[in-house]
Amino acid sequence: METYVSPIIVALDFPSAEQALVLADQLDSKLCRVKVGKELFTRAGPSILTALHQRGFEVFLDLKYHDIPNTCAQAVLAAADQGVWMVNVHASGGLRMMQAAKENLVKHSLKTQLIAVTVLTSMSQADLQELGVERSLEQQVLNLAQLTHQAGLDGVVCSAQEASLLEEKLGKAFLKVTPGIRPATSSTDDQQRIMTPEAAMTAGSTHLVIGRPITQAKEPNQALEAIIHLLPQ
Ligand SMILES: O=c1ccn([C@@H]2O[C@H](COP(=O)(O)O)[C@@H](O)[C@H]2O)c(=O)[nH]1
Repeated sequence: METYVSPIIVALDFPSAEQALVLADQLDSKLCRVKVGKELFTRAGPSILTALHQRGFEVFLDLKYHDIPNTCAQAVLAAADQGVWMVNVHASGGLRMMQAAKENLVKHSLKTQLIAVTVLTSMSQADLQELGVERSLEQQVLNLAQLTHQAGLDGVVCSAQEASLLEEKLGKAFLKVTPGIRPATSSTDDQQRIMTPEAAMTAGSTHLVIGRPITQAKEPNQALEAIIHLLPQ
């Protein structure tokens, strides 16, 4: 598989395979990867992965598994068996769960990237407090990222606001996959911890997850290209 020219992963959050593929067909698979999340996968099933692979896209299956170790390890294996480029679990599922998931990939010689969600980008410090988490949001992200690193995973989902801290503590090679990316003119929607694409890359994000600013644009591929042009080389 040749190297991609862009770190952008377009989130295909649609209620049907047809709508997702209409959008995917407007995107250049050499310019981005795509993400299939809970809504699309639950409605369309695994055949959406095949359809996207046939169009030349690498796919991040964003189902954020959060369960006991055996269940997560088997779910991650099931995803990897379908040829996805990346899959994820929740870091708050714990060290043993993440280790079991990683070990299952290694045991089956699968190279699928495995990452873990730290704190959702839709959450603020106040949301964490509601859950009984008293430490700072940044510290919670760092703790979960360190646990993920210890478990041998490839990286984390975090906001770009934490990317520089994680680069400093865990290195450049540890992936920082960052949703909550908003070009300066876009609306925030339900995201709390946001950053522009160019600032996110400068801060140390390795991949930018972008949904609505591209998928709801009149010309999605033009929106994608415009964002790519803003990125530092
Ligand atoms: O912390 C997280 C984890 C995942 N997401 C997902 O990323 C996209 C973002 O879409 P936008 O339209 O650009 O807001 C979406 O699929 C989320 O499920 C996230 O936003 N934050």
